[in-house]
Amino acid sequence: MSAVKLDGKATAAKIKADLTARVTALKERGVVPGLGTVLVGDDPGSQIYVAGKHRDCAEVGIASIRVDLPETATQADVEAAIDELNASPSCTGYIVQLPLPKHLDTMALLERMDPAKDADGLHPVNLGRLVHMVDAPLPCTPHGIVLLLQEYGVPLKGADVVVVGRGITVGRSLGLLLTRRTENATVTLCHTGTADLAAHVRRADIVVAAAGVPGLITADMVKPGAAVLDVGVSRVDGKIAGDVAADVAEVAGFLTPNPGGVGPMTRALLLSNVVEAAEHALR
Ligand SMILES: Nc1nc(=O)c2c([nH]1)NC[C@@H]1CN(c3ccc(C(=O)N[C@@H](CCC(=O)O)C(=O)O)cc3)C=[N+]21
Repeated sequence: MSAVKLDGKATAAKIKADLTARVTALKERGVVPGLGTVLVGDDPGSQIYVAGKHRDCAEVGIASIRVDLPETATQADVEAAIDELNASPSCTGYIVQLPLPKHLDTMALLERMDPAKDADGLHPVNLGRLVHMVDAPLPCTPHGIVLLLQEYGVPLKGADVVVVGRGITVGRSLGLLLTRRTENATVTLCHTGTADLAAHVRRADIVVAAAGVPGLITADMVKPGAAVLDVGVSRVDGKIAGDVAADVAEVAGFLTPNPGGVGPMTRALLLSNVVEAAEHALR
């Protein structure tokens, strides 16, 4: 058996087509959505992601503002960049590319952002709103994962979901999303302290691998027919190495390619947050 491909690239293209129409409608009302990015340092992976985000913006008609700072940037330098984007009328939403160099205080910088312009949904106020289940921009990767599963008719209600990895951008936030009444999944959040990872994964109807450990999830750990989503973006010899081993395709019922799965969905949902923030500002 071979798994059905959860085609993130194709699903993201549909989302972007819808966003293009909404951007046109906004422009007719005199609003041009604009995404800002703050990138500190020259990590090659981060450079690629940020460049991709600007390309996506151009594709759907969103203006973009790119702020690149050197690896040696001080806390005050990044604060100044954030203050400028907070004040800029042409920036309707922005992100601070993570991880930041170790000498910077990430939490203090995230807290300095205007929550209304937080396109990643990672500002503590917005994460707090997510915990409270009130309207907030949703973290892009978790939101993209939920939409991708819905697109392929993978049932969430009553499903046993195992999320591997407790990072704030993916694992921890995804657990919050999937346990909302509207999704109603049962979530087990596994991490490096989990005693028997294989035993948990084996019971799962849906497995989300977001640990950043290449090949962590192997075929023998996956229940036949399960949906498996690979969030891993490690690089080995310059090539993307996901968290899911290749042989999982033989047992899974649904599987994201990587690249072409979760990555393009993350980018599409970032654009969606920018458009939504611009629409919100009009109301
Ligand atoms: N504040 C912040 N927000 C983020 O959303 C964020 C971040 N920091 N730091 C890094 C991670 C990683 N990330 C990816 C986004 C798209 C692809 C993506 O589209 N990848 C392509 C392949 C691109 C390639 O070849 O490298 C794909 O999967 O098809 C991958 C990874 C967002 N992140």
